[in-house]
Amino acid sequence: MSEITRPIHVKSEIGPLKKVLLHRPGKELENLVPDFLERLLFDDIPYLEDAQKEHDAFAEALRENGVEVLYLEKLAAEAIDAGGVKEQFVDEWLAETGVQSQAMLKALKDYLLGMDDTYEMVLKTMEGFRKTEIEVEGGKSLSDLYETDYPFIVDPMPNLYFTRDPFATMYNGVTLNHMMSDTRNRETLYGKFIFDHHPEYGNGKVDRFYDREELTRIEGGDELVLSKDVLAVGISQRTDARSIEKLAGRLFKETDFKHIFAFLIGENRKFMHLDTVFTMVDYDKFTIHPEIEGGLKVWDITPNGDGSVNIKETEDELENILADALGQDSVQLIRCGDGDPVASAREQWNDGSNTLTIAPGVVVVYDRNTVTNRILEEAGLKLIKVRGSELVRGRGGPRCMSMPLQREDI
Ligand SMILES: NC(=O)NCCC[C@H](N)C(=O)O
Repeated sequence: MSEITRPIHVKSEIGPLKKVLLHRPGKELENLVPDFLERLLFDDIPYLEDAQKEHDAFAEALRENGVEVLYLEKLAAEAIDAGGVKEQFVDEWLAETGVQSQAMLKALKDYLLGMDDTYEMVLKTMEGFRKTEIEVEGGKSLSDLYETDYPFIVDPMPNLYFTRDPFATMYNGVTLNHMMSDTRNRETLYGKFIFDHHPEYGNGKVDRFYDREELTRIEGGDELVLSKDVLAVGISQRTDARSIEKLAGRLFKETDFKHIFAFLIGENRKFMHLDTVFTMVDYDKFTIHPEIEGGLKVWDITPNGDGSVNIKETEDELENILADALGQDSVQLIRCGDGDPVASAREQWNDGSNTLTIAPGVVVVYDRNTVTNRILEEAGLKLIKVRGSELVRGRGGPRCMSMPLQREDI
């Protein structure tokens, strides 16, 4: 087994997970209000105290299974301090808030730079600012004057606990993503500062295959490292086919990937990312939501050797495509909800197909998806069941809530 020598080392979806990045849900969840849930990509309002308990239990389950857990908010603060870039961070964060009034921008800047503890300052940038928190003479912009019901000066970032999406790890690097929505695009600033300035993860120690400045969108929930040879990427509500083509060219130059499969899953909130309908749980086993199977198109992108890529639509059954690409005799697709239309729709909505594999055949799932969990166990998988009653209200499961930093090779 090769030794892990780089801060990011991810060559599969299932290799024993050594280190993972989470974000503990914070006060940003207390800034969700019913009238603006859609803008912030939520369907309901979680109870923060219980969401934190559930999240702590998720982190503890990972630790009990030998995984080192790091937190995004802590790495971001460490990076800002190590780089001596607090003011730069605040300026860049302000530039993406949408605030127009110079007086308000100054008040926000003074407020944040007045916080001595960088970690607390980072948490505050995640939480957002209510209109009741800061009032300044001449601080209203045109939008404040007509959007009088809008309660925030700066929106919260409630989706941060889905660390899977703003960047994605593969080989010894990351794609620092350009997200579909304004609300989630702001999250990628933390990754930028970590990968620019953190003593362990910054200053060129981590390869960069995609950048937040790119003009086409891609999100980590669509990026699945099926093996050291094969990456799967969803063409989805969140990821544009053009991003996959750009990424493919770079990855073929800088890594040993041999195939990039582009899965067309369509633009639909309930199937927002490939990992909400398809995850890998063992060398030869996958979860899948049956609703995407009919008419699923998959393109196989391969390197040409001269820097260009070949793109070919696959014609075989998904099982055969995956078995061939992964060097398996066959693979098993385990259907969310056991294929029952009611159970599969309900359990997919509650992230029954969104599993986090921490070793081949060892999988973290939400306890609530009882039908899917039963068939996963019948297929011989060992399940680590965590509670997700509050966490699921943001529409994400164990894979969405985790970003692997290091996995052992398999
Ligand atoms: N990979 C994932 O599917 N992540 C879940 C993201 C949920 C979040 N509310 C969103 O809509 O982006």
